[in-house]
Amino acid sequence: MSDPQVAVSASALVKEYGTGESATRALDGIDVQIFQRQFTAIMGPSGSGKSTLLHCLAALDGPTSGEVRFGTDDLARLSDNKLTRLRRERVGFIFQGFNLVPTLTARENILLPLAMAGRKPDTHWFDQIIDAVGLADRLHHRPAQLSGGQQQRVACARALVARPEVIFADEPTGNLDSVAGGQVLGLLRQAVDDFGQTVVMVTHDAAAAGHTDRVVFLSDGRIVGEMGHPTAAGVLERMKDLEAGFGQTVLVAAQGSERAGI
Ligand SMILES: Nc1ncnc2c1ncn2[C@@H]1O[C@H](COP(=O)(O)OP(=O)(O)OP(=O)(O)O)[C@@H](O)[C@H]1O
Repeated sequence: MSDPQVAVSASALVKEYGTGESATRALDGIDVQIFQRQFTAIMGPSGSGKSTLLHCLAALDGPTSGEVRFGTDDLARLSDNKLTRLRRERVGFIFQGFNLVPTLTARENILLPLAMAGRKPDTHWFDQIIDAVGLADRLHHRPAQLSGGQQQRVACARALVARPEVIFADEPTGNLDSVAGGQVLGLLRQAVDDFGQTVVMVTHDAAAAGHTDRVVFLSDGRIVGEMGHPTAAGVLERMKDLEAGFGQTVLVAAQGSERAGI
């Protein structure tokens, strides 16, 4: 099988908020590659920089220094207009709080990215998505008439409709019970396996990370390890170490394994 292609990557990525004494270095030299057609999780203790990394990779926020490449495009070299187009056409985003427009129906919310880009929906693709999210009988409801799980499935459909190169999800199951959360994770898994999408998800939940292909661990704004074919139990174990402040130990161990060719 050919090597996986890189969908988006960061090198020497630094993000600081504020200046002087009050400056916070949220990302402290991140090198990471996100591969096409994979479901990648970003995990780490609270404040470790997960959301900041996701926002920088998704071109929602600019770095203080370092480089982000989206496909072959260096984000720093894109004009504001091109960046806006990239966000609109090549990125899908799913937020913890759903972020649907309350006055629009589910169908109108799902089609909004296409409407904003002045594009017509591909009816076959739209039907496939609606089938996958299981909302055919809810399309004319407004968000307030839908459960949290249904609202998040509308948000997933909205992220999928323009067939973006990468879908970024920030704690997509954070406001959902385990059944509704499981449905959303199943949907994201299906987006990768059946629709060939690339999904990157920030999560606190080891069980959620168990649905992914790869977990990247952050601590204090740095990458301190990663895990392929993660299991919930394996992720939980690693997270316990990170939350106990053993991030650097994990990093050294990971580098040791790399050197040993493991
Ligand atoms: N807009 C901002 N202004 C100032 N500091 C910020 C801002 N956004 C994030 N930070 C700081 O940057 C660091 C990383 O924040 P970030 O939200 O990326 O972490 P996180 O791992 O996603 O956290 P959580 O799991 O709690 O959501 C934290 O110390 C945070 O306080």
